[in-house]
Amino acid sequence: MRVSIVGSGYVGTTTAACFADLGHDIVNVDIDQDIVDAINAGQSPIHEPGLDDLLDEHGSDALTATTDYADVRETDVTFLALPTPSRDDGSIDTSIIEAATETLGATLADKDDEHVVVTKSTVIPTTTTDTLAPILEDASRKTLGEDLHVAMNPEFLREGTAVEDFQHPDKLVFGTQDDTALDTLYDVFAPLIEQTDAPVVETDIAEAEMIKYANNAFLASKVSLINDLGNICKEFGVDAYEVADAIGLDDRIGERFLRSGVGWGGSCFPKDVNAIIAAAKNKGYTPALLEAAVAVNDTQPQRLLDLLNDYVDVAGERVAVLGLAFKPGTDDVRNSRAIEVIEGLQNRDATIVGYDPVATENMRERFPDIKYTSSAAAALKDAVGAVIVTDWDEFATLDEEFTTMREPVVVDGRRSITPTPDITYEGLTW
Ligand SMILES: NC(=O)c1ccc[n+]([C@@H]2O[C@H](COP(=O)([O-])OP(=O)(O)OC[C@H]3O[C@@H](n4cnc5c(N)ncnc54)[C@H](O)[C@@H]3O)[C@@H](O)[C@H]2O)c1
Ligand SMILES: O=c1ccn([C@@H]2O[C@H](COP(=O)(O)OP(=O)(O)O[C@H]3O[C@H](CO)[C@@H](O)[C@H](O)[C@H]3O)[C@@H](O)[C@H]2O)c(=O)[nH]1
Repeated sequence: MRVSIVGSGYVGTTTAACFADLGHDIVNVDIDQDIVDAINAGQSPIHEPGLDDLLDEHGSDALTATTDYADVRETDVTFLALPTPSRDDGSIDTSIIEAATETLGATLADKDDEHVVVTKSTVIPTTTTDTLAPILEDASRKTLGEDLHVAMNPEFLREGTAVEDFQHPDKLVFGTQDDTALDTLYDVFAPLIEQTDAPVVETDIAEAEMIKYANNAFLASKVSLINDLGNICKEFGVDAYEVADAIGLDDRIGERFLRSGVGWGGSCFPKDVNAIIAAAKNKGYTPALLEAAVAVNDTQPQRLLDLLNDYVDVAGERVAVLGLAFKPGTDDVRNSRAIEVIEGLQNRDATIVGYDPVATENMRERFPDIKYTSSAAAALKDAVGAVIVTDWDEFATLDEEFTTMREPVVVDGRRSITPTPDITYEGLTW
């Protein structure tokens, strides 16, 4: 099929490369010329395992990128993979997706055939039908349900494992309001459904939009619950990881997303939990449990720094921050817990030395004035304390490096390292 994807960030590029790999002809539209050039050169604009190989194979062949929306007219269906960021009050800002939708609609005005537009961005229930569809109808001068069709297909990929998640989905959700859109989604995903037997959830558009928020709100709350319990464990000298391993054996709980520590970050959980809270409040309902999940998450970085403070006064002293990305496997620092940790250390006048295998340049944009090193060993040397914020595998192999610290105090926010007798070690929840 001929498929276009508007927006070529984490979701758009991964989806484009994976669709091309399924045998479709893909046009990726983005306003950023550097991203477009990278894709056409067969290179990934983001750090995402497996994506370079797919782009190397399909870039500028089955997959082309462009800044020109006109190429969309040559395709049958367009997926919108545009940002839906938070406003200050937590609600989503739909201005970017609305503007792109208007440009798309105006472009489709010059297309004779019918067209299907699918929202892949995370949007509050009814956004597709009540906000985006009218914009498309006006700008394209097409008629919804006749020569214009809308759908919602939420994305569940995780950064760091995005390609793997796309290729082995737990489920596909098709939110539609007419058969043309539903049939089109089946046509696009047919090769994947055949390969994986992934269950397809057919539903209305608003349900599809809500499923995405419910999924993320549930997972974020699960992590906050294990963090809340983990904080209690710490008070009693109990190992929260042993407790989690045991409760995870109960099928009703499940073993995944029970890693307690410094909390959840990233471009999705914080944004989406706050957005659905704001949307619920706007309707007159206050979701107490979700508010508590955010509150617990907000306290974890502070608890990490308080533990460090129990051993060393960091004012004027060198402190190593190991891990800057919001999770391993990605260079994304959006809402990384490392941001709160660095700000907390700055408030305590520490001299901060950050290290991350791939996210340094992105964090340097946020904190240009702290020091960065090209290895964990270099960050640890002469430090009076170290905090572990991201669970990169390479931190598990650190050993002798800790002995080069001036005071070998290590506070682990991710259960990343095995303590040795040479260091003073504190786990956040164990
Ligand atoms: N990142 C994830 O892991 C993930 C997973 C599932 C869902 N989502 C959702 O998917 C959506 C996109 O997220 P993302 O992380 O890929 O965003 P992103 O910021 O990485 O990428 C968005 C892209 O859109 C481009 N863009 C902005 N305005 C444009 C316009 N008018 N026309 C064309 N391109 C334009 C930007 O240049 C950028 O490359 C969001 O709603 C997000 O919540 C993200
Ligand atoms: O047991 C756990 C699991 C995760 N995390 C943290 O939670 C955050 C999010 O992790 P993860 O969910 O693996 O990464 P994301 O890429 O943010 O993926 C989430 O957000 C995406 C965007 O909506 C969804 O598509 C995914 O399904 C959803 O898992 C990270 O800071 C993790 O360190 C924990 O602290 N403990």
